[in-house]
Amino acid sequence: MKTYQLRNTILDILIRIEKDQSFSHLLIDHEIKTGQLKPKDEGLLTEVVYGTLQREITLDYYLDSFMDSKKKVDSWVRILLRMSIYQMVFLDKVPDHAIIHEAVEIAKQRGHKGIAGFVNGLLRNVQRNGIPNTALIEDPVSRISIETSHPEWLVSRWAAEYGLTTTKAMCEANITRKSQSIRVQPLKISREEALEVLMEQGFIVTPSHFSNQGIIVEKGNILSSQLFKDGMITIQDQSSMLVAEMLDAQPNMEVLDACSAPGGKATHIAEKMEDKGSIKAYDLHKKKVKLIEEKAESLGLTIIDAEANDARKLQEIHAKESFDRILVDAPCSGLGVIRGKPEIKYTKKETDIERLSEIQLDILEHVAPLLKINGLLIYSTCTVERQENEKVVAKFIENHPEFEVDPVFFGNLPDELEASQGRSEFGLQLFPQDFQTDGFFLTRLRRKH
Ligand SMILES: C[S@@+](CC[C@H](N)C(=O)[O-])C[C@H]1O[C@@H](n2cnc3c(N)ncnc32)[C@H](O)[C@@H]1O
Repeated sequence: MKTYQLRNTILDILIRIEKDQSFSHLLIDHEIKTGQLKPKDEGLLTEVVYGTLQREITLDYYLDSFMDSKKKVDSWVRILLRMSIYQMVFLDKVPDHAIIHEAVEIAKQRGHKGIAGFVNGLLRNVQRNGIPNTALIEDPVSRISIETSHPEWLVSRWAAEYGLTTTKAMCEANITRKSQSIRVQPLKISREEALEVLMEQGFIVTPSHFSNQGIIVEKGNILSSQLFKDGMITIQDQSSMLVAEMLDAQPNMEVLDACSAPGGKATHIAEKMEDKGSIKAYDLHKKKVKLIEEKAESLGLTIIDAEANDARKLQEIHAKESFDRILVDAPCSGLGVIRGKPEIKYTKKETDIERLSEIQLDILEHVAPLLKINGLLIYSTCTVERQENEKVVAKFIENHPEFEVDPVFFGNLPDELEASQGRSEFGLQLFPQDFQTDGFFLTRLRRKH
């Protein structure tokens, strides 16, 4: 593909993300699967789409300093300028004059000569004068917001919850890349064998400390590996692997996964149970149930029975005290996975956090009676919001004295996590800056009586 076409494709993807609120990772995956890109172009496309999105607020700050504040530009022109400035400032693969030339060609083709002239003038100005110095922004919240491209409300909220230093570290981590992690299907291949095969094929891999099934992939596109195609491994963040590790589900147990799609954790639990026993897997959205079934099938697991249902209505079909283990991997704001899905930081609103925390508590309240005495329940989210994490757990325990945070839980955690800054009486918060994982919360509750 010609570089001009490639940049047009990148622009189309960024426009769709902004206009239709499409997910960046899905559009990129789709383009890679169908777009007949060379590996080099795949890399550039991924880098420019993610980079431009990740740094949108920073890029707009630069852009606005070169533009008359009254000047109105169409959103596609702004996106074209953002992606061009991103490449000029943050990448050194393509020379500035080539980036400007292609942006001008795209502007000419999509708009008219006048727009092309505007794009040319602005980008040449950036090239001549360099970008404004953000270190001069006095207010620390605004500075973090602009330098790391997080909305001010979010920086200010995190600063109040965790202090400026942790907030800055978290925001900075959110604009870096993290290594991918995978989980082996232990009924098909051991971790040692998988490590060996992958190393032979040129991947740079190391075992994870968080799960004896986990592998960190430092280099290589795992989607193209034969192990992945054969369902011997699956992609999963190390933080998510902690869930099945801590749930302690044994073969022949009855397990409920109340919010299950796309089935990453349900399949891990099935593996821990050696594919013996039963896992009832529910998700509110009918469309997503297929994803659970497909995931189980690709990994060759048979004990997962997936159905569409609202976790808050399961008492209508299951008797009280019917499960040994319950997982509530709750719907959440996703503010822990900004690194992989940068659009989340621009689309989530503060009111979403409040609304979601009510749903999370409601789900817990409704599934709690289904747990057997002495049974264990894991509550987890992929967010760093106390309101959705510790506060939900605190409220739940207050309403349900028959439950406690399992004291054994902390003792079972990997050493480095046990002593981490995110540990509290209500569970464990993982921050994206600490362990090369997503931001993630989990706790284990035990039903005492
Ligand atoms: C964090 S995701 C679960 C991820 C999944 N556990 C995994 O590991 O692959 C939360 C899921 O909850 C589902 N959900 C939202 N509200 C729900 C409800 N009231 N009952 C059941 N599922 C719900 C969403 O559709 C979403 O798929």
